[in-house]
Amino acid sequence: MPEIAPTLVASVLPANFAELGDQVVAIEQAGIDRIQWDVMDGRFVPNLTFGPDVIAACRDRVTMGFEAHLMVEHPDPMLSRWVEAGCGIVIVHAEACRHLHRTLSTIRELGARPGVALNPATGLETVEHVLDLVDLLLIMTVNPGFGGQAYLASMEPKIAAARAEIDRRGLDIELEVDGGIGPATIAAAARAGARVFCAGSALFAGNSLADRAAELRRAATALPLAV
Ligand SMILES: O=C(CO)[C@H](O)[C@H](O)COP(=O)(O)O
Ligand SMILES: [Co+2]
Repeated sequence: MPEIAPTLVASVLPANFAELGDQVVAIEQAGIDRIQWDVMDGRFVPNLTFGPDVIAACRDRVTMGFEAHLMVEHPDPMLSRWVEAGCGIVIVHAEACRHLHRTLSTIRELGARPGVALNPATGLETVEHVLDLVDLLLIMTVNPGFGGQAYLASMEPKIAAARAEIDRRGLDIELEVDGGIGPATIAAAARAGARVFCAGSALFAGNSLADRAAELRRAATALPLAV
C-alpha cells in the first residue's frame, strides 16, 4: 500500500443537533481535517436535514474547512447560498444535475472548489468528461440518505478505477469515500485508492472524537494481515 496521509472528514449527521455549534468545535478540537454537511432535500433522498443558515451559524465557531455534500435535486438555484454559508467545497451529485458541466463551472465561478459525487449504481464514465473541472470526486460507499449504513465493499473496483484514471491523467483531484467508513473498512478503501475518508457513526461512537479519529487514521494506513 502506498504511503498516504489520510484526510479525515467528519459527517455531522450523528452529531447532537441541539448543540450543533459546540459539536462543530469538538470536531475541530479532535484534530479532524474537515466537516461535511450532509444536505438532504427530501426529494433526491428520502430524508431532510439542514439549510445554509444552519451552516452559516456554525461557520464562525471554527476555522476548519467545510464541505457541503448536496443530496439535492437540481441544486443550481441555491449554489451561492452554500458558498456564502462558508463551504469551501461544494459537492453535487451527478445524478441530480441536468447540466452537470455548467453546475460544476458555476461552483468554481462562485469561488468554491467543485466536487462531484456518484451513487453506488452510477458508473465512473458518467463523470469522465467533467473530471478536469473538479477538485474532488466523492464515491458513495452507501446509498445516500442516512448515516449508519453498511459499507459497500463492491464499490472498491470503482474506487480503484477512479484512482487509476486520476493518476493516468495527472489530475489534482481529491478522491473521497463516504458511507460506512470505520476501523474495519477504511483500510480497504485506502488500498483501493481513496485518500479522503468521510465518517459519521464511527467517529461519534463512544465519547472521544479524538480517540476515534486517531483510530481511523491508524487503521487507514495499517498494512493488511499476512495470510
Ligand atoms: O452522505 C452520507 C449519507 O448519505 C453520510 O455522509 C454518510 O453516510 C456518513 O455517515 P456514516 O459514516 O454513518 O455512514
Ligand atoms: Co455525505
